[in-house]
Amino acid sequence: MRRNILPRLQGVLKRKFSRVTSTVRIVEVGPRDGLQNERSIVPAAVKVDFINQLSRTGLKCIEVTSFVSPKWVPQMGDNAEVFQAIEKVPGISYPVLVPNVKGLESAMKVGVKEIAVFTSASEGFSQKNTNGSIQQVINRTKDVINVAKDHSIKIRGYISCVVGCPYDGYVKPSAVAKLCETLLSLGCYEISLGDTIGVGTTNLMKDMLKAVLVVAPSDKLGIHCHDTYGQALVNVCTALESGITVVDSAVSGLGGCPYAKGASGNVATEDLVYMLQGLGVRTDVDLNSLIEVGQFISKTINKPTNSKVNSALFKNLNP
Ligand SMILES: CC(C)(COP(=O)([O-])OP(=O)([O-])OC[C@H]1O[C@@H](n2cnc3c(N)ncnc32)[C@H](O)[C@@H]1OP(=O)([O-])[O-])[C@@H](O)C(=O)NCCC(=O)NCCSC(=O)C[C@@](C)(O)CC(=O)[O-]
Repeated sequence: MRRNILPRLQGVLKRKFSRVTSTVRIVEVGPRDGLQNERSIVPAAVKVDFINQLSRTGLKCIEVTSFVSPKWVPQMGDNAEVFQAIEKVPGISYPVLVPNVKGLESAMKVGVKEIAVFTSASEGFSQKNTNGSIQQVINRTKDVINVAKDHSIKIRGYISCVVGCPYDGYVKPSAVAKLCETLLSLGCYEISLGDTIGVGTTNLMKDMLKAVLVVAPSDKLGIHCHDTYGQALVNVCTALESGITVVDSAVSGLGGCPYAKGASGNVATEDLVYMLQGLGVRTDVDLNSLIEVGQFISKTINKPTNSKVNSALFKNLNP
């Protein structure tokens, strides 16, 4: 007679991850990080439909676009149109990525209430992604933060390349910690630690987090893992075990940075939610609705989903 092993397995997982939080806040980055690297321009109406569908899944934070230079990232050139057209559901935040005061001013014109500023722990990526050294980008970011604070706009911070850089290689944990301290002191309410090229392993993550947690409490941190080497979920677990309770992800595993060649998408939101459910962690996100949105965007941009959970569940539901 076959015994149902799931309850026992969940018990083992709970004991193993006993230090893991009981709730996780997911920051969905599919519409921004997920689409920014798409070669063919996705029509604004599709982006709006995509974001509105995501708003109905239970997600509480959806990064919707970026107000960067359209010369650098043409895909996000419709930022104002998209932001204005989406339904703003009460209780959901809709942050946008902003590189400079010019971007912030454009974002404010359309009523943006939350922004994300972005920096890199490695010089090579800083130059390629934002055309400036780490220090120049910090100076630029300071100006953005000062204006944002004057207008009561919430500010999240990103640090890219927290374990490895496509141009400089290994990144020292001390460099990440130093930048994290700076961004928090400038006024970011939370720092998202980005494994931009998905090279992180458990030990690299642990070393980096150990250094960062000396300068920042875990409730000021989020984790942002790309899945290039298939390590994203493991790295998320490592972060959860360190006390982090905020995880960035993209439905369908969309994404990549135009200035990090070869890097694959983010950890898929469907896979993340499924894993968290297995750990008994609350997300308030409805997995079935996510599967539908993942199918919608994959079909629309004509790419197979990168979410294993989406592939498996969709096949089960539609044999
Ligand atoms: C930072 C800059 C602007 C410097 O770019 P620059 O070329 O040094 O800037 P500039 O001030 O010399 O301006 C050049 C032109 O761009 C215009 N411009 C300048 N700024 C803006 C703006 N905000 N909105 C609209 N237009 C703008 C500006 O007006 C000018 O136009 P022109 O006079 O030639 O006609 C540029 O390098 C840039 O936009 N970079 C963004 C690149 C990007 O978006 N990368 C992907 C996002 S980061 C990421 O994905 C990583 C993350 C966050 O997900 C975490 C992780 O995974 O690690």
